[in-house]
Amino acid sequence: MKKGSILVVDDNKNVLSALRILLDSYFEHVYLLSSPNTLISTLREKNPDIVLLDMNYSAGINSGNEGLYWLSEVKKIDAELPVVLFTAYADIELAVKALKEGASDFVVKPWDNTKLLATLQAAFSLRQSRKEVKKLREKQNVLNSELNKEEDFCWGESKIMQNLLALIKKVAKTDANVLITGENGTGKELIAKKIHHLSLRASETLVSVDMGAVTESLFESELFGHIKGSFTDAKTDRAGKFEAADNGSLFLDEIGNLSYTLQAKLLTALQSRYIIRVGSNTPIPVDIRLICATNRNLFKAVQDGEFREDLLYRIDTIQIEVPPLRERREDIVLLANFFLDKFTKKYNKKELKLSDKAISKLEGYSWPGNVRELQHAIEKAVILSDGTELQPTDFYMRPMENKAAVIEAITLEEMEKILIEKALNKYDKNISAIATELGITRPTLYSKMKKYGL
Ligand SMILES: Nc1ncnc2c1ncn2[C@@H]1O[C@H](COP(=O)(O)OP(=O)(O)OP(=O)(O)O)[C@@H](O)[C@H]1O
Repeated sequence: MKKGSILVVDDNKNVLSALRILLDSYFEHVYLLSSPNTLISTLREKNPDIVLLDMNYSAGINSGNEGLYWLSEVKKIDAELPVVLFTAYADIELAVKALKEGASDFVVKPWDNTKLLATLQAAFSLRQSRKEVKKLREKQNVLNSELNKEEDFCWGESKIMQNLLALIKKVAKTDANVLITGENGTGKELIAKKIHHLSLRASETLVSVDMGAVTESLFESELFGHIKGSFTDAKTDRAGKFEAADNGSLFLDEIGNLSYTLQAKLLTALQSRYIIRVGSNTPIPVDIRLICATNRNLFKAVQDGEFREDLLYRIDTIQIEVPPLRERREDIVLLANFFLDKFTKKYNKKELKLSDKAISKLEGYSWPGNVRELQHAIEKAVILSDGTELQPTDFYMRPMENKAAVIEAITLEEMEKILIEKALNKYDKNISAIATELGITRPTLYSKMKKYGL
């Protein structure tokens, strides 16, 4: 089947006629020029896949310089267009020079048809691959910008979050491995994205892997890839997450859930900075910035013999501890309004606001599920509300059976504040009754009320 188009430039009419006969059977379009003067305009007009360019035009000048000049002009228009040079005065030096300047190959006159065709076919394949690579690169850029889009993010104004932001800005620009720790739902994954976004790798991909979801048997294939036929389901060659993240960042979420055996395999790849696909023995170098997250205390896991110390030291060059929501109460209203804005838009209830009492309820709760729980609470309230103001009753907090979890999650001071608040409501601010109920003196109660701003 005839495929592609070729532009031949040669000042010898007999050469052009012979090539027309030969090439017509192989190429869909064959364009002939007897002088390079209209080469550039023809390129723009016909957009051929290959150029076969004679090196000598002016009678008596056989230095090949004209060919080199026109080669450079073609490259200015399209650096990826394969140019095969054609000369009757071949010498190795000129061939090397032309190749160095971007020619894809060199054919000597008088030519051998089979060899010429093979050279042109190879140049055409090169053109196809370059087009494919260009298309894939463009596609990847679009996908990267989609993937790397800064998520809806509300950073928070609390001092603790502002300090964290300052730390992240500093760390992001380096290639240091980062370990993000914190309870479930505190925003660890969003922070990993933020680090990538602020890093020098921002235009490349951030590849995320949930280590808790990767099974033992598929670990290597998922992370390091495989080659066709290496196991029953390996129908094609496939790159793993490490390769996909090459030049970008790799985010390993829930790293604390990785089994001891797999930790060793991960460590080997991180230390050697190359991976080997399953079924292959060729090492492939990878350049990744590693970001890990966990809600486990990995130092304790090391003590308990559940996590490798050497892996921990490799992944936690910088540790970022994301505080639970109850330790940044100033951010609760900010986040609540941020989610309210998001969900009222989504569910087309733009008039809906938070009542003062609802705000107090949100602020008073300890949010064991952190920002995720707050987000869900607001979404649910927005969906179910029929009014224009969200009331405390629109928020369903975790029931009492979760009290243990809540209590475990709050500090002694917070617990004390909650107990005093409860007693204040119960005894309608009767200080003596409250002091008796709490088993403390009135002056102590006063000083604590002052401390907690009650
Ligand atoms: N600062 C924030 N601004 C906006 N949304 C947030 C913020 N923090 C967390 N969220 C939202 O809360 C949810 C949980 O966040 P994320 O998945 O980043 O937390 P995580 O700490 O990685 O949780 P887990 O440990 O359970 O995987 C997500 O839907 C996220 O969009």
